[in-house]
Amino acid sequence: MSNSAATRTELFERQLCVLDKICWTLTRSLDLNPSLDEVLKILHNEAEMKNGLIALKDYEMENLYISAVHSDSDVVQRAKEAARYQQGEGLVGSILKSQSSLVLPNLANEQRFLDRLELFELSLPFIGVPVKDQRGDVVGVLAAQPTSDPERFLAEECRFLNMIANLLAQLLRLLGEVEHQQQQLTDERDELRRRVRGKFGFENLMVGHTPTMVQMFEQIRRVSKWDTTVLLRGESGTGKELVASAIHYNSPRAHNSFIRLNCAALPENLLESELFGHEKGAFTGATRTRQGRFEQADKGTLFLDEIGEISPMFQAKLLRVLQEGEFERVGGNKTISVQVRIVAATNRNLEQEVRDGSFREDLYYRLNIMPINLPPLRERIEDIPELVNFLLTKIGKAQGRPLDISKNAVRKLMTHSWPGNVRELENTLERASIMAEEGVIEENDFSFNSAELMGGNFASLTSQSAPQIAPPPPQHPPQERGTSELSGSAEDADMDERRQVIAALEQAGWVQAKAARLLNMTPRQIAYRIQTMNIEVRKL
Ligand SMILES: Nc1ncnc2c1ncn2[C@@H]1O[C@H](COP(=O)(O)OP(=O)(O)OP(=O)(O)O)[C@@H](O)[C@H]1O
Repeated sequence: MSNSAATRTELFERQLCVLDKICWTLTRSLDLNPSLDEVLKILHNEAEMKNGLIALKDYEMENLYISAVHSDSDVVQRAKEAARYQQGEGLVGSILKSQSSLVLPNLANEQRFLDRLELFELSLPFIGVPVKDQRGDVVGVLAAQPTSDPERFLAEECRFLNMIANLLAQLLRLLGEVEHQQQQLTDERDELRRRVRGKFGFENLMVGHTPTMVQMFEQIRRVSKWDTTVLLRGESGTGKELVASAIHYNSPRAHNSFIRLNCAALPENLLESELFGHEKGAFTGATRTRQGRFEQADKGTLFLDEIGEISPMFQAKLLRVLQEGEFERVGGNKTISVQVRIVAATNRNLEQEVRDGSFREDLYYRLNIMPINLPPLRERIEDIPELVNFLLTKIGKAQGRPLDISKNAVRKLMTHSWPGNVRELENTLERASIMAEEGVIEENDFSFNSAELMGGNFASLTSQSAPQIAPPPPQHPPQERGTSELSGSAEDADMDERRQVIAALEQAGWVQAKAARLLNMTPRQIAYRIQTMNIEVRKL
């Protein structure tokens, strides 16, 4: 470099090239950290700017954290993780405070220099510039040490770093906008989902136009808005779980969890750890701490199905959570607080159970704040055609083909008494659709269980077979084959009974206690039959 003018021109040329390269780098990617690393690397390799540093503002903490440094030293990389600069602290903090550039010919006598990063060299000049947003607020600091013929062109180098700082500010603004737009899109999506659920939720989920159903939909709509405890009452398969989910997804809690638990499906000790969770080592097999359903449902909705099945001791535990919103995990002593909306369901006559003393009165009042009755299907036979269409579309979707049904077939369905309600209708249609190879269900495609045809009452089965221990099958005289097919042998009767037990289990979702009730049996009786009839229990 022969004279200062030529050198200045050379410097500007080099700076232009570097700016071009940095522009290209910053427009290529919206990935912040690699882009910042790349900028410092270009400064080091092509602009003779050593020991580059970029600090960005932490809006929560109101200070600066180091986002990128260019150094081969491990010490610097480690220190970078921890280093933060408050306003006025060190050189970087001073730039944040003064909101202006800082140019120091050397660092040796600089009082503000803390050397916390062990990055900067005392013998070199230091240039630090603020990165400002469109309002002029400092959102970061860019600093580096020029190495070539430094003293002469510090002002030019500072102006150059300011240009780069402006490019960084552009990148940060763009990233902020992208993030903001993404957040807006997510909010809009959630809001649309809420509105769609609110407006079309029931129509998409449930059908029914009889006055009782219309009234029930109105109740759901109104109760959804509040945190009130709801008690759903209705026979098995009437849609209690569906209503519970409709309440949740139409409520302000819709974006939080909807958790369900069938209280009849578990023995008491498991029920307790399932609901309240347990600490590691609370019992054999508790190899790790586990959250219970109450914790999972925090700020959401907990659907307690078959609430009438819980023992008086467990009723007391549940009452405490419902009253105080607090509980302890099994094996733990830390009190956990939750905000859970409860929707409970039962098909029992809870009033009678309160009178009998098997259900706590105080718990009954806690649960029965807003009762909703789900009518059995036999009381709204007019809904069957609409339900059939709805359910066939659902089944057809699962089978990947369109399904249809003849008018006579629908008429036949309307003459049935549906003890298992909509679930039984759904199962019947699913079975029939398999028989209907062409996809059009005819009346002969239905196979009702014999118990259902006997007036739709499983209890009629048990009037012959209620004893605690099943009697040996009646001894029939040997029969001609043709006659036995017509009148039914002992074996046929056994098969019938087996089918009825399986059908009841199926309708009860394989919850034995529930199936026992459908059959008017005790849980012991059904357990005995399952065992002697070799019924493979499919699921809980
Ligand atoms: N009104 C309805 N419209 C459409 N489908 C329905 C309706 N009611 C119930 N269903 C369907 O019937 C089946 C049984 O419903 P659900 O499981 O909600 O009944 P439930 O009363 O909770 O039964 P349980 O007491 O045995 O647990 C589900 O597949 C559900 O989608």
